[in-house]
Amino acid sequence: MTTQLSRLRPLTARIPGSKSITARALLLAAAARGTSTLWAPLISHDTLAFKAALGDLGVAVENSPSDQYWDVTGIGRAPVGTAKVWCADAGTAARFLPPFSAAGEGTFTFDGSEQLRARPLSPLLKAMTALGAHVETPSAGRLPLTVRAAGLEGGTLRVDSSMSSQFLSGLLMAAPLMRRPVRADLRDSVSRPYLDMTLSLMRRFGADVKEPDNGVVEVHPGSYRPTALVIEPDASTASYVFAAAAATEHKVTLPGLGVHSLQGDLRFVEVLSRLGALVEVSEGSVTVTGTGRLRGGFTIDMGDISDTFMTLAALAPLADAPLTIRGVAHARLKESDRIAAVTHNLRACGIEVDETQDAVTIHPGPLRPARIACYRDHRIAMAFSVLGLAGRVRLTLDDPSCVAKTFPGFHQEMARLFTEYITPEFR
Ligand SMILES: O=C(O)C1=C[C@@H](OP(=O)(O)O)[C@@H](O)[C@H](O)C1
Ligand SMILES: C=C(OP(=O)(O)O)C(=O)O
Repeated sequence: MTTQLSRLRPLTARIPGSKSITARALLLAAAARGTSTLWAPLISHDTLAFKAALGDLGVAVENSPSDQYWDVTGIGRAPVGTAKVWCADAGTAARFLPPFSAAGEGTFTFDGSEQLRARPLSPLLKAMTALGAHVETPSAGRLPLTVRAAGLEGGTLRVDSSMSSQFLSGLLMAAPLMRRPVRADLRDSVSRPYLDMTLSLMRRFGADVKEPDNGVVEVHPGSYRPTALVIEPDASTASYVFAAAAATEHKVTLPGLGVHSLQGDLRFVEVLSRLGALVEVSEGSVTVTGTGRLRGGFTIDMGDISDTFMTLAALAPLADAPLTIRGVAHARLKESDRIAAVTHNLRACGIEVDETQDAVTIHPGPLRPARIACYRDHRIAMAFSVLGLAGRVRLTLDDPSCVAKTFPGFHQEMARLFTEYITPEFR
């Protein structure tokens, strides 16, 4: 009966703007000379931290009364002066802003939360040093760090991108501000779609980017130009409502995302299709319809879209056969060790899980109520909220509000869309 009713009334999701596009657009607009308007930016802890960090670096970002858009008054170059920059929990701020600052002049100190301090930075700092930066890191390749900036030389980038693509993204966005052209090989990077997003947005802001070979790029010195940009809904965030639709036989439509999306994580809907959901991706919207059955029995490499691996892991206990997710070793280096967090919490729910360094195999089975350890990781909280809903099991989050890193209104939106959703406050 639920099925027929939901098919008659498709649900329209309201998903906030892409975190990754918002962060990049803020930086590129900051480097441009003049005012850029960013429509529908993400308003969440990470992007507010990024905006405040730019303020520390001397870039003014004005919000419209209801945050419909942000106006960024770019400085037309890399930062100059002295600043203490607080990156909070935002990996994007910690990886994008030091190379941008190093291309300027002055002394810039970066720090962040304990969680962010634990995350790797050394490949980025090594690459910056090779480009001529002077970087001091009392804690050996992690935050806090101080950049004594006198411009960056350019040349061939050599960056170990096996832990994160964010190092290369930060260096690439700083590249037009360097003295010589920059050449980089992107082929060995994890999370490759994020590099393509970086290059697309750099071009949107006027950078001269060439791809002489597939996967090899050259960025030429030049200036960014101010741009008006409409930011798409966040595809990683959308994975939770799409997954919930797939597992509960609802039909959910998200306007504003479509075939031309800059976000690799939209490919998560292909994973849902493999599980048996009906998926339609058009120019201007994405629709996912659950069919009442989740087909498991396959192995999937989610290395390119690892922010969504926990969403699939949360559906896997409900599938009709075991599922293996592999290629996600770098997910151990995010807000939490996400492979360990998934294993721990699924086992707490009574599910059998086999874990290796870069993979999990999840064996479907009956669920039992559990208290979920979020490890202050928004995606663990959101993924297990989907499991609670779809598996009709009482799962309590130890930290429901950690979702605010990327989606402060997550629980409210889930409750608005899915009447059977129990918000954690009432569990
Ligand atoms: O560049 C970006 O905006 C991001 C890149 C990815 O990180 P890694 O490259 O570290 O996998 C992703 O997990 C993160 O949420 C956002
Ligand atoms: C890994 C993530 O964030 P960050 O930008 O801090 O790396 C994430 O949002 O899942």
